[in-house]
Amino acid sequence: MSTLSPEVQVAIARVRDDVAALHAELVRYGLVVWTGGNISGRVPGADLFVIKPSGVGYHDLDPSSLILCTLDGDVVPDTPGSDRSPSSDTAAHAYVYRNMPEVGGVVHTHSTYATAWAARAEAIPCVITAMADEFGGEIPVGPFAIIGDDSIGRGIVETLAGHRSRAVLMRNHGPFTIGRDARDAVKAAVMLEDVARTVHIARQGGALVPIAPEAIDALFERYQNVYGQQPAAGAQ
Ligand SMILES: O=C(CO)[C@@H](O)[C@H](O)COP(=O)(O)O
Repeated sequence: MSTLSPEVQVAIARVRDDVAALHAELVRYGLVVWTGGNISGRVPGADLFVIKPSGVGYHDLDPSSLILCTLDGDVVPDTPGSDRSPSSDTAAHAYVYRNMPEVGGVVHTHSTYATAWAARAEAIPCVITAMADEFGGEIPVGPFAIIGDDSIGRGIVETLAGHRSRAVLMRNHGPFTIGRDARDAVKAAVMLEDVARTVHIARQGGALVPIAPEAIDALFERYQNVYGQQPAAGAQ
């Protein structure tokens, strides 16, 4: 740890704080039960990321209990939390970071409605403007993969690389989301569960009405580049 520059050590501390606080958001939005699910955040300027320890209750997580890992998924020894095993999805998160350099955060949950679509291996069709805004189209399904090696990570990357969606429904397992940072990935997980529930309920009432592709493009462009408080021109 002492070999890391002061700048990287500051960055690590900031990611630890963010990722610890964001785990509470998964509980707040009802996306996880018991110790299911996990969040990681890439450390800017270093080949490192921070992830949840495996099987630890959300109320027992704090910045120092998270685990610092290399992009190979190896725990950095003699760092806070390194006495515990990292999340069982560490290999998947690491694979995403190695193969999608633009990704700064990864989230996994078993949120109910999104996982139900994953159990049917059915993509969520883009039939509400909230999906067009947030995901730019349908939510795709990724392959069935057993936890423990690069299989899940490879399935996430093969499905999402070049895709506008920041969410993938891993078949028979549940959702993984990505983002420019951990908070963006958590937002994708929250919005995914919301649209998964809405579209599920809508389909129970009758046939779904798709949105025209050109309308999806326009909605996605607006939401990503106009909606909310955009940075002032020239701001960093
Ligand atoms: O999906 C699974 C197990 O099937 C895991 O992702 C658990 O949901 C969380 O595992 P840890 O992060 O606590 O190891």
